[in-house]
Amino acid sequence: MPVLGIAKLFYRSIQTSTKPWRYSASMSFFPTSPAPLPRLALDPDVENYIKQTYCNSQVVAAIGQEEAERRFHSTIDRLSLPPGYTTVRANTVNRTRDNIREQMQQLLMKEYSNKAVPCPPVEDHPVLPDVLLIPTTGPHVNLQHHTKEIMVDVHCGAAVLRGAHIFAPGVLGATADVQAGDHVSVYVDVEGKCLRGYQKPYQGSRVFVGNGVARMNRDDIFSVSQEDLSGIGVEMTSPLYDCPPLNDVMSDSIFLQNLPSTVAGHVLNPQPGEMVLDMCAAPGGKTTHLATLMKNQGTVIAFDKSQGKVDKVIANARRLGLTCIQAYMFDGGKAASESALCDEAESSVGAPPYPPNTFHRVLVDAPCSALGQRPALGNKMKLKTLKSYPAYQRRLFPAAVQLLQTGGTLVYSTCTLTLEENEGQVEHLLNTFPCLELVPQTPYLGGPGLPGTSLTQDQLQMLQRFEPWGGNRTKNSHPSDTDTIGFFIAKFVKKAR
Ligand SMILES: C[S@@+](CC[C@H](N)C(=O)[O-])C[C@H]1O[C@@H](n2cnc3c(N)ncnc32)[C@H](O)[C@@H]1O
Repeated sequence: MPVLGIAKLFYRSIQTSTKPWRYSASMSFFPTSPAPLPRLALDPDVENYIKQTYCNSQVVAAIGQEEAERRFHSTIDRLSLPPGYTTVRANTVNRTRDNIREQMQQLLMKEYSNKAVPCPPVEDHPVLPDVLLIPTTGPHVNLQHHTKEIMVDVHCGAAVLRGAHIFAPGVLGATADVQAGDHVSVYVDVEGKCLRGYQKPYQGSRVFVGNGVARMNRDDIFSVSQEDLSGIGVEMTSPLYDCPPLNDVMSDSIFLQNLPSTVAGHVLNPQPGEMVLDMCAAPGGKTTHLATLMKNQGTVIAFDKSQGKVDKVIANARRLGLTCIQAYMFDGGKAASESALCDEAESSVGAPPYPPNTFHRVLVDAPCSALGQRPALGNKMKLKTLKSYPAYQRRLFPAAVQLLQTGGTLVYSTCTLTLEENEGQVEHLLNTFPCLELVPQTPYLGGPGLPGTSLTQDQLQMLQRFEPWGGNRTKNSHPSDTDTIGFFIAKFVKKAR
């Protein structure tokens, strides 16, 4: 029997042993148990600010106060939970998605042969031609709690909820007697108060994220500085939510990427041979997607603001074999210069800055307050920081518009929820740059923009919002499209003036 056939058999057994999952007609499953993870604790002023987005007077006039508040609370409630699917972007330059899916399914079958939970199926996304989907299962609420404990921070905890093992530098604390080979329970220090090396069971605010087996002795973890540590500290064997550990797996063929981010690449729709600018690129998820869509032909220029971040883009381009990417440490806001010269051969520009009208397409995947990211177990952002993002984002726009050729495409995206960083920036772009025209997007898997600015209903319909509360659900939606991180996409074309 072909491997995929075996996977389907496993899958059928999942459907009939229904406990933690529910079967949906689109061959997918979601957790049904109440979430054992607490609601994300935000600074009250920040939470109130987000509430103003979901419950502003125009929204309330359209859907009523009660429904607006339901959507707001449902959004915040879902932020601590992982998305319903792990989405994997296939590097289709030299291989087909079918081929990559089959190899991945085989690897997962091997990985899950010793696990208590069944092997999940790897499915094709029905619309996105290069995306593979693996359903998240859980929460597995009946896990035993071991007496030996490991503490990790909120970032490591979020990675565990998305399928990662725990690397030794991520271990914050471990009970005194933890030895390699011990079964341990893993907790997240939600308030960031646990000091490195803590050895009693931690009594502060903490959240259980699953069980694992220690792969290092406690003393070996804490006797060296964090910078000198490497390797897996805890292998997660029974996580609260089960997502396959795919880091370092098939690394030349796949990129783990949230589904709305893959949509942003398709909306920009770069073509082989074009000149494309990715203004805010690290770690290179979208840069590498754009290069893949261009079949590695043409040029993708990628900026980020520190060399360490640029190195990540370069490393990701290298592992995926994408040679058409040039990455530079450069402030995107300063990338346009009337006096800059372009190389004669259009496809081989050098370092920035660049003259106006250099690029066929520009992506501004802006630095943002990232409030749509999930799972999020802690967030210490203050209102002042949240309010600083729109002005910072606007600094990038003049260069983005100048560098775009007439007839070229600009995509603006964020992974956050607020009106000011999303619809508000679209309003600003249209008011400030009369050459920009807002246009409809393909593919369209999200929902419309939120009322609350001067944008018209028609304009809101051209925006694409992915809402953690599932606001974009239609009768044709695949479940992977409606249980995502929060994300926003706007697409513009530069008209001749
Ligand atoms: C949302 S992240 C980009 C994610 C990336 N596009 C991806 O898909 O992997 C925003 C990035 O913008 C970078 N950034 C912030 N200010 C910048 C600037 N002035 N110029 C270029 N990049 C900047 C940040 O360092 C951060 O890496």
